[in-house]
Amino acid sequence: MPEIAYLGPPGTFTEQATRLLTADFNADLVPCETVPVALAAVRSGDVLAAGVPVENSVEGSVPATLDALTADDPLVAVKEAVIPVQFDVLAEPGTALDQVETIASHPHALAQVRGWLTENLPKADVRAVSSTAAAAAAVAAGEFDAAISAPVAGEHYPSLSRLATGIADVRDAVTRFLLVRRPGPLPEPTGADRTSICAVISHEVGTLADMLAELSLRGINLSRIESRPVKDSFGHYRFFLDFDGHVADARIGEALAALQRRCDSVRFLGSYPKADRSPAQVRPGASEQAFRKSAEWLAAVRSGRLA
Ligand SMILES: O=C(O)C(=O)C[C@]1(C(=O)O)C=C[C@@H](O)C=C1
Repeated sequence: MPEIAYLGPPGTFTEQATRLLTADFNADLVPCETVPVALAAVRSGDVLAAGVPVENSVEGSVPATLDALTADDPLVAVKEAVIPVQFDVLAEPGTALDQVETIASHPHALAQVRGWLTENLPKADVRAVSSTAAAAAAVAAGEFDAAISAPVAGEHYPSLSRLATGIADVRDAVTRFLLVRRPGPLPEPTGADRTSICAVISHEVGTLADMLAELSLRGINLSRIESRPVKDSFGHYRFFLDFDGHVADARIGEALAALQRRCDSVRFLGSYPKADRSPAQVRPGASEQAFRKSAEWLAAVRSGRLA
């Protein structure tokens, strides 16, 4: 049975998402302590793939994932899932809210309950740990008084009780996850795909605008742009871009080829079906059919059949 890594221990949001991402095949889920560890297990071939969080509707991108995706050998996303994120407070039975002196969770989770913490536990010592389920495990081990965890974590730590539920500052928050594997055959285009890339551009006037122009010129709908420092050179960034379409689509292929010529480096991070299956937005004149017709026209001109 293929092994799939995820940010553990059991009871994380990432575990839930990874179950969804692997629902159409039998997989053995392997918990890892961090996203970089999960991705290292994919790179080394110890596991087939990993489920990783990439972006939250409230707190934005997950930097650990973006950095780990580009830190080493190439990896590509083949699937995405979006799940709702709600938070509970777990503690030893009998703990009252005003007895909580230390409370732990994943940094992204803490950022999503900041308002609740300020209002309800203004004096508590807030500790960041590797995941929401790791926080629950630490409370069960007596390390902290309370954990901010996914509602499912309660099932994994039955000795803990729920001190509060639904504490997220934004009610309908969601997190997007990717199933990532070593490069190989790509998922077939579906007409409702997303392509992710990471590009490094030179630090010169207009290079970012020029990069984006390659997309807009071809009628490509950009859905996300994020920058992360390259780390070894202050003031230089990697740009993570998501846009509608599949690398097999003519407009996407042409744009990627243009970016490859224009940027210092381009890393393809995958073309995969969008979780909501919403059809790719394509500007009129940038459809597959339009690209085919223009290619036929050009071939005819080049061969002397048409002027
Ligand atoms: O700690 C977890 O449960 C995770 O799966 C990580 C993570 C994240 O990285 O954003 C996933 C979803 C939530 O937004 C909070 C935490």
